[in-house]
Amino acid sequence: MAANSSNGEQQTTSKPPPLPSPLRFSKFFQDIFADMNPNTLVLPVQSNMRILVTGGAGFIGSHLVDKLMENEKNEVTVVDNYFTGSKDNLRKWIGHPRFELIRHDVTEPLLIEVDQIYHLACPASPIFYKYNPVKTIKTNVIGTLNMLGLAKRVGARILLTSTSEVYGDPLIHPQPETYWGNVNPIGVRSCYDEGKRVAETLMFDYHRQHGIEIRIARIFNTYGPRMNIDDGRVVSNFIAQALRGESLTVQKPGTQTRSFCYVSDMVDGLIRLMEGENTGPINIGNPGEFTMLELAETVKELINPEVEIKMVENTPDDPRQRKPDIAKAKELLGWEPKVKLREGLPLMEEDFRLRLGVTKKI
Ligand SMILES: O=c1ccn([C@@H]2O[C@H](COP(=O)(O)OP(=O)(O)O[C@H]3OC[C@@H](O)[C@H](O)[C@H]3O)[C@@H](O)[C@H]2O)c(=O)[nH]1
Repeated sequence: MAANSSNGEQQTTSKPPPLPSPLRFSKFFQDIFADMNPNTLVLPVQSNMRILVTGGAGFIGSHLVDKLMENEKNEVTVVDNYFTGSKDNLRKWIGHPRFELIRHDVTEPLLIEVDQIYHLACPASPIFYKYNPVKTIKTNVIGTLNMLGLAKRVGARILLTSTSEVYGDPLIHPQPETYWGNVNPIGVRSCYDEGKRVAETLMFDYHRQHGIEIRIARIFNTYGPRMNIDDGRVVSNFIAQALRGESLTVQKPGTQTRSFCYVSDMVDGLIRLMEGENTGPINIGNPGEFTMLELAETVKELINPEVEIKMVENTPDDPRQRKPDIAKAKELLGWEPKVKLREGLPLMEEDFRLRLGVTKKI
């Protein structure tokens, strides 16, 4: 069901979640059994929830898999092409009877029987998504089309991890979901932000045209253990630099702001959105806002007070401010972040120390 509110925002409430009945068949099997004699005995398929996570070997994806695997009713399949993800992030699940890992690129079609799809696959660090922009836009457009095609075929519910980058360089602050954004359609970031915008459009078109159950999360900057050390994003850069005793590289002017969400809060928000009744889009992020200079000062104070802060050139189209309005997530999902930046940074530091082999000073 879709309706337009007075301000033009899509107010969409979707169908209730599927019953966890062992006798529930996916649409694929319903089609196959449509011509069958109604007296034929059909054995139940299974009662478990079969969940596909695309990009499940990545930073957020692997934390999501950890959480989903805690529930013994869940069978989790991960597909990943390992461009930025790594098998290492999932090593504790490899060989587990409820877990499967497939090397697969979502720009190619996939046929698999699942009940839910968490569609995360896409490089998220600006350095990596700008490295091969044509591939990035293919991943967002063709990858999302493929996953929607799969959702349609098997009757699965699909959640897209969209991004705060759909707001571009925002002129409204903080950003509510009703804001349509200020995006440069031909800039170096557009493969990602316009790619995600088209992905959102595809989600709603499949929902309106084919009745697919959709969920859209707009993810704001997220940090935590397992981020690639050479990921290029600001929190991982500053922590790695502080641990190596290198200067912290603040890109000019340093007054630009971001709001950082710890990964466990992010995963909690994504699962609540998937399990809830609202299509979104819903912002998932921590509204605590910091300038990049403030972030550098905090990392310096917490991790290595001896390092210097160095101003370096910025990249084109860097958004000057970003902060989520999370009223909708609070109201509709009962969600808000719990971990403050000063609590999350030491948890990430611990993981980076282990991986970099830098022992803690006594
Ligand atoms: O070493 C660095 C790296 C980055 N920065 C600055 O830190 C800010 C944040 O940059 P990041 O590269 O971490 O991330 P961005 O906010 O640009 O993009 C992110 O936005 C939200 C998510 O969807 C994605 O993870 C990513 O696209 C920028 O203003 C950048 O100029 C530094 O000051 N120093």
